[in-house]
Amino acid sequence: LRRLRAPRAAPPQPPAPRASRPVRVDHFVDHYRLMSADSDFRFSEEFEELKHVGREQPCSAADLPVNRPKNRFTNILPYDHSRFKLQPVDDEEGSDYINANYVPGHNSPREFIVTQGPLHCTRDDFWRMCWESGTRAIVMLTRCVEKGREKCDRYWPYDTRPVYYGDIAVTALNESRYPDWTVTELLAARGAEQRVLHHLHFTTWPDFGVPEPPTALARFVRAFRERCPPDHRPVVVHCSAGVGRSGTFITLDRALQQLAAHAEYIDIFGMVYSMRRERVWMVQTEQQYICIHQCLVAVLEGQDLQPPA
Ligand SMILES: CNC(=O)[C@H](Cc1ccc(NS(=O)(=O)O)cc1)NC(=O)[C@H](Cc1ccc(O)cc1)NC(=O)OC(C)(C)C
Repeated sequence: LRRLRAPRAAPPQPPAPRASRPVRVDHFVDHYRLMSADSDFRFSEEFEELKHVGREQPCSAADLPVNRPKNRFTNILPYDHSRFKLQPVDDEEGSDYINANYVPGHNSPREFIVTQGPLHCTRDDFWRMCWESGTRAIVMLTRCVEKGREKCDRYWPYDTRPVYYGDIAVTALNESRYPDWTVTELLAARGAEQRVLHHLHFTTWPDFGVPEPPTALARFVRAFRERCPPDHRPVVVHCSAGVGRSGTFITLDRALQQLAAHAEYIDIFGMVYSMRRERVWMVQTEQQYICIHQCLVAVLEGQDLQPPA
């Protein structure tokens, strides 16, 4: 009789959110005003729709006992399907693991490698990832210490003396300091090969918050692209957990490139949706989601992004 019984129907699931919500560029400023009305009521509703995106995907490598100490936070683990895999070392279990995921950008589906702020015990792995990925740019969006808490290991040299991270020797060639960021040219050498990497460090973005003013972030994205025009190599982006500030930066980079390409539509919701399929909590807070829109409004209204004199 059991064989004859109709298979039990799956319980009704809430409808999956639409994956995109494109907005006409020539309506974007009005759209922002509508969404932000009544204390950002519609922004809150839209951001809530993103809450469960991607969360059903496994993180089995991150959960292995040998890899658990390599995760800065217990709730920020890389999805298996998009994680960056290091070249395994001999048969060492876990030697291919780093808390990092490929994330899509404007120019390719794997334009960015988004990672946590290295731990002291993972900074050699971090440099292996930079070398093996071929990146020529590292974007850092946190300070090493914030409010007395370590957010990221100091994984690059303090001065011009070379420092070894595993078998990779890193030398700081020169440093340029600006009010909201510092740019350092790093020379990385492994064996006989040498490479120059741009290290772009945004230094005034509070954790879980937004830059003040928001347009400082748009200026940083522009400074980044002036030094690192799109090429076929991935860009390494990190903050402390590698989700909130990193996701906000990438989303703004994608949107500004779309505006520069004279796109008819901008789909911030769709960008964040696609990133959250690859890495958890990308653009972590509602204020970060709104900040992206505020930056685009400033650009569309022709506000000069130059810092006040
Ligand atoms: C709200 N805070 C967090 O979720 C942070 C991870 C995190 C995320 C995003 C950011 N911002 S950033 O991506 O912009 O760097 C910093 C830190 N997690 C922790 O502190 C977690 C606790 C936690 C908080 C919230 C939650 O839902 C589940 C577990 N604590 C934690 O991992 O403790 C250790 C470091 C001692 C192992």
